[in-house]
Amino acid sequence: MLKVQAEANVPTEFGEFRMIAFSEDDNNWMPHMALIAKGTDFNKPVNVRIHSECITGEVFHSQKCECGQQLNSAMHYMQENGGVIIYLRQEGRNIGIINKLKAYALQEKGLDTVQANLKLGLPADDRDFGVAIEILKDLGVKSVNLMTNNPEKIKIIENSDITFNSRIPLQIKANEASLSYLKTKKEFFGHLLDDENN
Ligand SMILES: Nc1nc2c(ncn2[C@@H]2O[C@H](COP(=O)(O)OP(=O)(O)OP(=O)(O)O)[C@@H](O)[C@H]2O)c(=O)[nH]1
Ligand SMILES: [Zn+2]
Repeated sequence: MLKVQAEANVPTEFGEFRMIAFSEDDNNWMPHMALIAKGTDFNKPVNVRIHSECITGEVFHSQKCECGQQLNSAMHYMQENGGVIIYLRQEGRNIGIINKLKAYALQEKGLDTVQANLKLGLPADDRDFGVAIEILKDLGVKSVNLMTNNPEKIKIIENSDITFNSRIPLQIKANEASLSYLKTKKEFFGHLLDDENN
């Protein structure tokens, strides 16, 4: 069972967040994180972003995906409007950074993001969003405005005892390097993305 291992207020360039580390034991170097914007009202539907780790996009500013810009937008939005970011340690849709780089190498040879995972004998998406539900419940979130384009995440909330109140779109304009990745997200995973941006 996930437990709060530690928490503290951290000022960021977007504003202050209460950062909470969740893991089963205190010996975990990569706990899931919850970031709560100051002043968030838990008695109303809470703005929530469930975000999966992407070291290439968030730390190294890769242009192959829009994860870094999505995280920045989410942090900005939560500071403006109140809300919570659940940061899940599910790098590469949970295949890990080594496999993700292997998948990128296959993408250099022309495979798309899904084909590359399958060629490596891995699922297209190996994430389990159950941990996010566990964390939201632990925080006392009863109803959410979910910031996502991924219909799978909406289903996970609808199938839990947390109320899905509304969706907040989080679309980042495509660039040359991210175009095919966004196309696959729309066509294979059914992401709710507008045409003019990809
Ligand atoms: N396996 C693999 N994972 C990738 C690739 N590109 C990005 N990722 C990972 O995809 C995860 C983000 O998932 P996305 O499918 O982009 O978006 P999402 O979280 O499902 O949906 P949104 O809520 O709309 O952002 C991160 O963990 C990234 O590391 C890739 O080419 N292959
Ligand atoms: Zn990414």
